[in-house]
Amino acid sequence: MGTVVDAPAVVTEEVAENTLGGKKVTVVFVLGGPGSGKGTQCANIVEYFGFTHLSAGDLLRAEIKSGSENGTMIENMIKEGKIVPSEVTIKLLQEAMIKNENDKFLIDGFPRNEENRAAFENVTKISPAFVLFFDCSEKEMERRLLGRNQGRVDDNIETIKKRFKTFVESSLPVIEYYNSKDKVKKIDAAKPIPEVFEDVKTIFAPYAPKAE
Ligand SMILES: Nc1ncnc2c1ncn2[C@@H]1O[C@H](COP(=O)(O)OP(=O)(O)OP(=O)(O)O)[C@@H](O)[C@H]1O
Ligand SMILES: Nc1ccn([C@@H]2O[C@H](COP(=O)(O)O)[C@@H](O)[C@H]2O)c(=O)n1
Ligand SMILES: [Mg+2]
Repeated sequence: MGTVVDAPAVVTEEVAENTLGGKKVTVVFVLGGPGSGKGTQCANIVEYFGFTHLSAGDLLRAEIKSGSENGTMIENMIKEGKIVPSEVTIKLLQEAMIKNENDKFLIDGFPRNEENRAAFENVTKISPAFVLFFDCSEKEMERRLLGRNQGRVDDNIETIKKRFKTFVESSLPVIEYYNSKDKVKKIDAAKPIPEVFEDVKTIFAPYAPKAE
């Protein structure tokens, strides 16, 4: 298993400003149950607000495809709806952020559990500007996942049930943690896609690109 990329040396003031490799960055965590619409809305936020979208799940799937030494382990965890050890996922996220010139990142599907949350904070010293939480019923999320048709190994009813259990047991407590810090912005994700994006737009208005 690889090691997490060394975080750049930082001083206290820089930590407060969320720096990464000398660059000041804004990070928004995008959380919600499987199929709540995180990826769909992130694509809209990228287009309208100029963020870079980093999906932890997509990075893990790319790692499998790359033939990495961790590939088999990651694939097994995804098929079982389990959460991959933080060091693997954080290394992928950190590398992606460092090599990208943007300074505004949507981190989708991370942190997925308390270990993810604490390890990211410890390694990167970055705290999110806020957490966007897509709230949706399991019935609706199951309907969407079974209709997604993207060939994902985890979009079958057996794995979907396991992913829901992991979400309730491991991911909801992370959302509660950030809620206790007043960092959660909750969206009703059961509405149609354009209506959800209207609510998202209101939240991201302060991040709109400045007119030249
Ligand atoms: N508001 C919505 N109403 C109806 N269908 C939606 C809505 N948002 C997304 N979908 C559809 O639901 C499916 C899942 O959406 P998406 O991939 O964005 O979810 P996700 O939260 O990223 O899921 P996962 O955690 O599994 O990656 C897609 O087929 C998408 O087109
Ligand atoms: N922080 C994370 C994020 C994802 N995973 C694994 O990937 C699966 C798919 O994630 P999506 O966000 O694309 O739905 C997820 O069920 C986990 O198995 C992870 O381990 N850690
Ligand atoms: Mg997704």
